Amino acid sequence: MSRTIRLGSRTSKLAVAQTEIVAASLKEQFPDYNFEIVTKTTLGDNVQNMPLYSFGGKSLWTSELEELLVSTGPESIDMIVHSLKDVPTNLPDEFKIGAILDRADPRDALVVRSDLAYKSLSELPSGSVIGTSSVRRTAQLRRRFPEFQFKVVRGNINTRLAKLEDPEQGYTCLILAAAGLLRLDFGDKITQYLSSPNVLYAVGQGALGVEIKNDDEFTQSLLDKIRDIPTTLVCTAERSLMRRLEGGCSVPLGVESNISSDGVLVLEACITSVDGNEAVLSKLSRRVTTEEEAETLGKDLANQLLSQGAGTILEKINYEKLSHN
Ligand SMILES: NCc1[nH]cc(CCC(=O)O)c1CC(=O)O
Repeated sequence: MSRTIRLGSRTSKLAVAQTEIVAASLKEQFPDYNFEIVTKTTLGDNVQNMPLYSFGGKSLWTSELEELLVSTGPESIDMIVHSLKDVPTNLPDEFKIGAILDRADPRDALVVRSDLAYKSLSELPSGSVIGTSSVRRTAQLRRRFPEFQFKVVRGNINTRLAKLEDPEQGYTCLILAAAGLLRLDFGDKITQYLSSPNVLYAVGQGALGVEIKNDDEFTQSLLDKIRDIPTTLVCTAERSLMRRLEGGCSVPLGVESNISSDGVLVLEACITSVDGNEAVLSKLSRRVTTEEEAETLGKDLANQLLSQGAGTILEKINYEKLSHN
């Protein structure tokens, strides 16, 4: 009997679709193995009506699946497929990111309620209600469009789209990651792609990250065949930038990045205050060929942002969080 490799996934449609992408890439490289998808609900799926930061940030999407990764029972898995965006910048010691795969469109996208004719943010009337739960999105949009209102929207993509269409909820539009919409075949709902200087995207957005046990050389050897090197360099730089800035808290950091075929990585980043009144924007570009060089580029850009005053914005955010607890 041929060997079976088990891929762990959250239960949402997007998570499963993404895990299927990874399983298909592995099957193409290793046709003699079986690849099986195992789904599990995470804390993050269960606390959709709570403020996310009160659960210690992003690990709320990873812990239950990590338990299966270390389990030796029949339910054990070999790897976890994540949206890289949801993977904390520092993983517990026993785990690592074994591979980062090719990235879908990393930008945020506007989806307007289907009975309204508006196509872009600049066409929306004053007082329009923007549905998003992301501090990064809200802060950046408040800065450019102070005339809008912001309303939290929770749930997976399908749930959010249903809430948008329900007139009682009062949303004019949603801001969502283009990648998630495209992977679920909702690309035709996108009326505008957002970009710098209006809305920069989240670190890792649109990329898939595969988490494995640190010492699992066999699974690592499989993943080595499907990793995408340019995406790995870009996302390593983005994650290094965030690690240097966050100090344990999630920060309203937006990025926009690109790597040319000859390895020149351009990384742009902005830190915006929650009220949108202050922002620091910075950019760095350099040829990188190794993950270490990408890490250094990210760190250097973080230092550049701090020297331009980003620290003051971040301190205020951390102080506000402390005073809430
Ligand atoms: N925060 C939840 C989340 N995690 C990953 C995606 C979409 C896919 C991706 O960004 O890779 C989404 C939804 C969204 O932000 O619209």
